Amino acid sequence: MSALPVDSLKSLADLHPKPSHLTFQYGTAGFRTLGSVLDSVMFRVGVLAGLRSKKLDGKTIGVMVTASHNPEPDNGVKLVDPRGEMLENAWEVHATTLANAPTTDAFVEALSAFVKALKIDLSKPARVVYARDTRPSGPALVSALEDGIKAIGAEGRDAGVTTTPVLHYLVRAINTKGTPEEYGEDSEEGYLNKLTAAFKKLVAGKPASPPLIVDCANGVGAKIAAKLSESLGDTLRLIPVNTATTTPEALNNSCGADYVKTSQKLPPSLASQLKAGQRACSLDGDADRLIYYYLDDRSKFHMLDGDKIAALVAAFVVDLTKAAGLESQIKVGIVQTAYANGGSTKYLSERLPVKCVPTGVKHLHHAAEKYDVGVYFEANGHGTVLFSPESLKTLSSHQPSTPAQSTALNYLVQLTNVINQTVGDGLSDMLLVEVVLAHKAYSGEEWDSLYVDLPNRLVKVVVANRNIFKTEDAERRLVSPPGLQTKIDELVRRYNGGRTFVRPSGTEDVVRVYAEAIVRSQADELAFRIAGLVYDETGGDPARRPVEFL
Ligand SMILES: CC(=O)N[C@H]1[C@@H](OP(=O)(O)O)O[C@H](CO)[C@@H](O)[C@@H]1O
Ligand SMILES: [Mg+2]
Repeated sequence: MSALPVDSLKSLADLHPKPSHLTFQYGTAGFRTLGSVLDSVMFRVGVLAGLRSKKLDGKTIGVMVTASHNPEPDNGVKLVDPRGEMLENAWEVHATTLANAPTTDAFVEALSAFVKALKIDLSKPARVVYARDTRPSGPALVSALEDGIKAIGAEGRDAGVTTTPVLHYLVRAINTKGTPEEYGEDSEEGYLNKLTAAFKKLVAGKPASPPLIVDCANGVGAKIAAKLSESLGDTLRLIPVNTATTTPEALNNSCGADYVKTSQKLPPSLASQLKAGQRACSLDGDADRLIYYYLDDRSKFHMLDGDKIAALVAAFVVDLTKAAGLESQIKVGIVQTAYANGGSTKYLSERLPVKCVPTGVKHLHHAAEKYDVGVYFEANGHGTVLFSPESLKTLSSHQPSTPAQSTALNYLVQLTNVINQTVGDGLSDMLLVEVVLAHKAYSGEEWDSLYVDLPNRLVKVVVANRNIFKTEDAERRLVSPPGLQTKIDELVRRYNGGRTFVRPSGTEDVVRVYAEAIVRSQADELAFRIAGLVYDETGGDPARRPVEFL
């Protein structure tokens, strides 16, 4: 076991001092806050990524610098494990501890203790691949990250400006290179070629879909959508819009998947372009979310969110397993969170097993791995479909007994290629949706009519301390502050079809309130009443009480 390179660590760490007044936390989406205060965090994450790689025998670890759908001044960083999945839970705590060591000396001391406790063999090689989105704070933060990677003696590979899902793909592709599980060529181009080739096979012989408007949130998705559009050619005509990646403050501003989902509105920039009946979709700032929508004949806006995508895709996979004669061997299951619309949960659970897990992709991903085919989507449009290793084996060894079975089997195999198996990808999900719509010959309206969404409302409550909020039952009930859940239960009972829950956000300093009911006005009223209750019960200042709270 060699020792920590203390001198190089200290001299480089001194260039990235921790701001004394801040505490950082590795939350649902890694570290995320104002880009201007993240320098020390980036350096330390670089060191930690190197150590994680050493711990895993030199396997490549990914680091993504992004704040996704958040405003442009925000930034963040998250680590990606060797199979392209989110960082293992236990290390989130280590990341938080190391990020908060107050001085260089304290940091190096914490590092030594950590290396000892985890028995990390420092003589092992270390490799890190990293990328960033288009935020202006990105380049400086990446340079701090590179110092960290250098300080621990790891080998760094800069994947440049790309989307979060591309980075996840790269990590798995690099780590499986030359093995029987090879995931694909380890480049952005390799990924896009893989998606395009599978998509072309899946839609061969189907009538071409109408051109699709893709709102890129003025983020990094614009870059990848342009490349994808080129490689798709006429197979699917994409019209990327909101592609102003260098315009100050444009990122996620009145556009993108989060804007559409939260405001339940068309991005104003699309108003003059979108025709009645035409489909469009929105990505978020790092292109791992996708929301579809269309305007009906009366120009009314209809949203097709993550729940609708899950319903569409799950039914398609089930149909194909039946047609391939694999229905008894490959069972499809769904994973949702409490934010899934009650309409979708009812529709899906009448047909398939449905599990509810806490918010955050890692929870959904892990639960989905337990099914033969696990379809997971957050209502906000982040999700994917996972095929278990056994299902993949079944697909490659199954002997179809009719030409129809053979066709269905081939479709299933190509689905595993068009779907990103490491993490949700807005663009790969978009191709998946287009495949299903082409096969079913569905318009947006027909897809929308699978089930009816219950009116719902999401409200943020700024509280003095969101850490006092503790939940149970997949975040559907509060256990703390004591007594609050009972009051919520009393209120919700008065609303027809009412459902509500309160949980602390993992990415913002707020508490979120979700409510739904049979009627729109009741869903709104319930949400604002609960928001008022939470505010008052947890010491909110009456003088600053938001006017909409009831
Ligand atoms: C209601 C909602 O959309 N919450 C989002 C949001 O988490 P919060 O913990 O609610 O802040 O960001 C997460 C990371 O992107 C995402 O996984 C999650 O779905
Ligand atoms: Mg995102």
